[in-house]
Amino acid sequence: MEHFQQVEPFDYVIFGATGDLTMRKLLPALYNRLRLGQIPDDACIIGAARTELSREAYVARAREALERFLPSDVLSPGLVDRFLARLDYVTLDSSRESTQWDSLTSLFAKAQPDRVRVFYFATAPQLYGSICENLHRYGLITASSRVVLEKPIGTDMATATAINDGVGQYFPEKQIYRIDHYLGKETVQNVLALRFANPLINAAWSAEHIESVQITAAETVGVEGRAAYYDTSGALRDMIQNHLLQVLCLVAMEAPDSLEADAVRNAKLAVLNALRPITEASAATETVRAQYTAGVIGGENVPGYLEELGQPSTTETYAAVRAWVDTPRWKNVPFYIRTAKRSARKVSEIVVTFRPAATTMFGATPASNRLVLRIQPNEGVELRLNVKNPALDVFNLHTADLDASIRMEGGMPFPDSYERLLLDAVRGDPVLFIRRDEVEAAWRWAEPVLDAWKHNTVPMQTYSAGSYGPEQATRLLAEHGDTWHEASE
Ligand SMILES: NC(=O)C1=CN([C@@H]2O[C@H](COP(=O)(O)OP(=O)(O)OC[C@H]3O[C@@H](n4cnc5c(N)ncnc54)[C@H](OP(=O)(O)O)[C@@H]3O)[C@@H](O)[C@H]2O)C=CC1
Ligand SMILES: O=C1O[C@H](COP(=O)(O)O)[C@@H](O)[C@H](O)[C@H]1O
Repeated sequence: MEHFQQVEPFDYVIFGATGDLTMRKLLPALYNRLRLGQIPDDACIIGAARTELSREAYVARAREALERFLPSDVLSPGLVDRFLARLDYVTLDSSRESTQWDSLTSLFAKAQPDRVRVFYFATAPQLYGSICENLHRYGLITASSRVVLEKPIGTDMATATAINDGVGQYFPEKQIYRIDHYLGKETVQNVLALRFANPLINAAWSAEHIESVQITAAETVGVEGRAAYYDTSGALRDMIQNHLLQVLCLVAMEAPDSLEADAVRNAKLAVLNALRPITEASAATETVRAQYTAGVIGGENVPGYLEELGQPSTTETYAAVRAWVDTPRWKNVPFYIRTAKRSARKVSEIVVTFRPAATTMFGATPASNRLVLRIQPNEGVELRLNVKNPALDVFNLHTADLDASIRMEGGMPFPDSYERLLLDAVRGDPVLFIRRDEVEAAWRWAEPVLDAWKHNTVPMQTYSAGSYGPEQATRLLAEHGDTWHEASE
């Protein structure tokens, strides 16, 4: 229950306080943690952005955001007022030297010097270096300060290195918290519990028993209001280089010695370093990229990506990769990773297909056992087993699924992943944040794929919005006799 206890008093400075991420995710997450009693009454949350706003005007925006983005049953007027009383705002161009920094400094002046300070960068990553430089210039970095970096950490290795160097000049690695909201998902963390707390599963977790692994994150939404960002990113940078590789790491890693941050991060890094490099030549056979065209989702006509964007683009909204982890545990086991915008269904899941029993006892080969870890929605674990078909006098098999839902007590919705992560930064627990060498190892693997795509070595396919993706992605698996697992309605 330790993690549901109140955290120590803190000052949380959010750069980018008027932006979409702050309004839609960060403030609602902090409110929820105050509601659960985890945020002490003397904690301060300070928003910073260039827009000139009084404290009152910012508080009014924050109130609107809570009302818009949180379900009404968690909003109580008393709690909302208590939360808003914790808020302050400074008008600040954080990339420049100016007297505006004095306003921020004066808010800290009353605080004890060893009080936890979290600087959350919810701005464009190009600003991270200059914000750090200014934090240093104005003497705001203390021994108990932490900096939280939003994605994307670069668009390739060179830009990632520049961002990491810029921040690293002022904050030691142990004070840097690179957020990956997939690691904040309970069902992603559950991969560790399932693997290492269940000898039954752990014993079968290797190439000896596992035939293939699929990792999917598909969404029905398009690029929403983020087209300007997305079009410079694309599916591989937006989802695979970070979130889905992190999930792959949890599936493929060796058991860490403990759940200490560096033990877990070393184990993940070993997986990233063992990923077989994809070359310009192998990209053609190991990867698929595509853009959605107009289609129908949930009975509604939706435009294609290019129409939505209003200009030509070579950015992929779908990416599928066949990855290989070159360790003895995963010898010759393909890891299929895919992500899509405007897919038929919103689903994030891990599908582990086991090798079929090598028995001739039942005539036909029994079906493969299949373990589905449902990250979202309908969070849970499903295991396909062979059982005797009870409708027949002969010993024929059919399959039955063990299906365990993972639910919160009292049927409460799962906490948003930002809730846990925002307070882990206060607690000083970096286990669910990404270390610099992980980011770099992920770029080392992803960059050649992006290069091959840039050089058109892999043709851009199309898929209709509302479909499961392009035909070429089906073929990627068919070569190994596999098919994508499509979650049922
Ligand atoms: N939105 C989302 O769902 C997600 C966003 N992210 C990342 O989070 C970051 C923010 O995204 P998002 O909120 O969507 O972006 P927005 O464009 O909505 O917000 C950007 C924020 O930065 C502020 N800002 C810009 N320049 C400065 C400056 N020089 N000094 C101080 N503040 C500044 C803007 O306010 P003002 O103009 O008033 O200065 C605004 O508050 C990006 O890195 C994005 O990639 C990551 C995951 C999800
Ligand atoms: O980081 C991102 O994640 C979301 C998907 O997150 P999920 O928790 O809903 O699976 C994605 O829409 C966005 O493009 C990406 O930047």
